Amino acid sequence: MRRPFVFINSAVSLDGKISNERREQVKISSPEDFAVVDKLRAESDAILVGIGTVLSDDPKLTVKNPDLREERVRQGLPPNPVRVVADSLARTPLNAQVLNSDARTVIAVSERAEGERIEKLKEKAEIVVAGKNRVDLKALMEYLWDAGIRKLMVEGGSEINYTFIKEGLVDEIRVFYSGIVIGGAKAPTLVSGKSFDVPVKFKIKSCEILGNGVAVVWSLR
Ligand SMILES: NC(=O)C1=CN([C@@H]2O[C@H](COP(=O)(O)OP(=O)(O)OC[C@H]3O[C@@H](n4cnc5c(N)ncnc54)[C@H](O)[C@@H]3O)[C@@H](O)[C@H]2O)C=CC1
Ligand SMILES: Nc1nc(O)c(N)c(N[C@@H]2O[C@H](COP(=O)(O)O)[C@@H](O)[C@H]2O)n1
Repeated sequence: MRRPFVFINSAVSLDGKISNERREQVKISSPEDFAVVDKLRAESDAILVGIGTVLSDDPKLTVKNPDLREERVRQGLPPNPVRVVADSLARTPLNAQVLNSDARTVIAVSERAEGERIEKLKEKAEIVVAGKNRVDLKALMEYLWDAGIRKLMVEGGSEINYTFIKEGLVDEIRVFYSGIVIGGAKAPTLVSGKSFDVPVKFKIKSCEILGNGVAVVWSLR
């Protein structure tokens, strides 16, 4: 199967959470980590999130440092990577920041998405139908490969992280472990879904202190 190099990037609290029980956006990364994340975005061809993250965080998914955007332009690239949302039912709000004009946006939907919703979203984004009930990530990876995407950064949330790992579509996971405790039995962790029968194994590729936390890059073992 032809697919981009895929890495998950996430910020995790000391107690293993990526958000709180209300699923609000929590600033977990240190300023030093945010700077690295921005660089990783700038070096990627596309950034993908699940619709849960769009509805919770309303992210822009853009490169924040103007120098990094200028560097991309010097390389003949658009200032920002392509934004991709896995959105089975085409629920992305029409005023979502991910649909603003800062970057190209691809919304991947399933066959269950309503035609009317798709038509409205088509005015602001490129729509890809992949999968019957849920977005078929393998089909989406092939679509992105054909669209020239060679490096894909997955920025959560926990459900989309789970499916990427389950389907064997992840090459690396970069986690920033931060010195904060969020608490909450129901707060999401890096990966949700059902437990794997056999745990998926990763090995440490690199490890770096970035302010009040540690960034570890894990590659598939
Ligand atoms: N700390 C961090 O680095 C990050 C934290 N977050 C947090 O994560 C939470 C959102 O995570 P989740 O609710 O798990 O939502 P999510 O962002 O993982 O989206 C899940 C949704 O995507 C859709 N989807 C379509 N195709 C799918 C497929 N093949 N597999 C899985 N899902 C598919 C489904 O509707 C599913 O409910 C928020 O609280 C957000 O703040 C999100 C990103 C990064
Ligand atoms: N790296 C990182 N650290 C945190 O502390 C975070 N909360 C997140 N969240 C991710 O970044 C998205 C927001 O992007 P914009 O700043 O709006 O461009 C958010 O939706 C999560 O995917 N990441």
